[in-house]
Amino acid sequence: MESVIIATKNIGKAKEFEKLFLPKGLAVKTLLDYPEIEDVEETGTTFEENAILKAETIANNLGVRVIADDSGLEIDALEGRPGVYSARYAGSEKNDENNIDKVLEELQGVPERERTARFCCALAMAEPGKETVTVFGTCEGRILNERRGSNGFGYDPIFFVETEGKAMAELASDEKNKISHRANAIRKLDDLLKKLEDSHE
Ligand SMILES: O=c1[nH]c(=O)c2ncn([C@@H]3O[C@H](COP(=O)(O)OP(=O)(O)OP(=O)(O)O)[C@@H](O)[C@H]3O)c2[nH]1
Ligand SMILES: [Mg+2]
Repeated sequence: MESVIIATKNIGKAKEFEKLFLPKGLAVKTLLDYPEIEDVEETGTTFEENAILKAETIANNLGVRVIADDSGLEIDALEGRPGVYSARYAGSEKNDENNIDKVLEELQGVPERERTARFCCALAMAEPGKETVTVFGTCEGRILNERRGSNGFGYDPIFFVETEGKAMAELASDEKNKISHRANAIRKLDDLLKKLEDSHE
């Protein structure tokens, strides 16, 4: 099977990408398969900047085409935080449970209608000698008062998806993979690659 390299060390993302790319006949490799590769410092101020940084650094390092994902949670009542700092919101050790606790604490007393939020996902595809392409996907929801469900990763237990009537962590992986920010970004990447192919024909 043909394979694609995703420049991530996040096991939650890795599992989702595996399932999302399998129907396309693509096996997924991640940086978990290349433990010798060091973390890329995420110095960008936007999801796109960080996705490009990760994709280009790893593509140049490995000499092949690579896709990187920079994603996170934007909470309106917190002026968009945790945003690009989602993974390390409660500290550099990247602890999902502590990150959730910090968000719940900051939102204490904020009424339901003001707890709107969205997951964002920027994907960058880079290949040495070629122009990098980026796409962006979102998923709208609101932040619950307490955790619900045990699927997914990150902030999924406190992210309520109105259209599904469930917390993201209550959705089965194939349900999340239909509506998530990551799924939406991949659909856009498919469309973009198709357009680029057509324009070269
Ligand atoms: O509940 C969630 N469901 C999701 O679907 C999701 N996608 C992203 N996130 C959060 O945003 C951070 C990404 O930060 P991030 O893009 O820098 O990734 P990361 O540092 O974890 O791994 P890497 O890909 O950089 O190696 C993650 O750690 C999570 O906290 C999510 N939370
Ligand atoms: Mg990261």
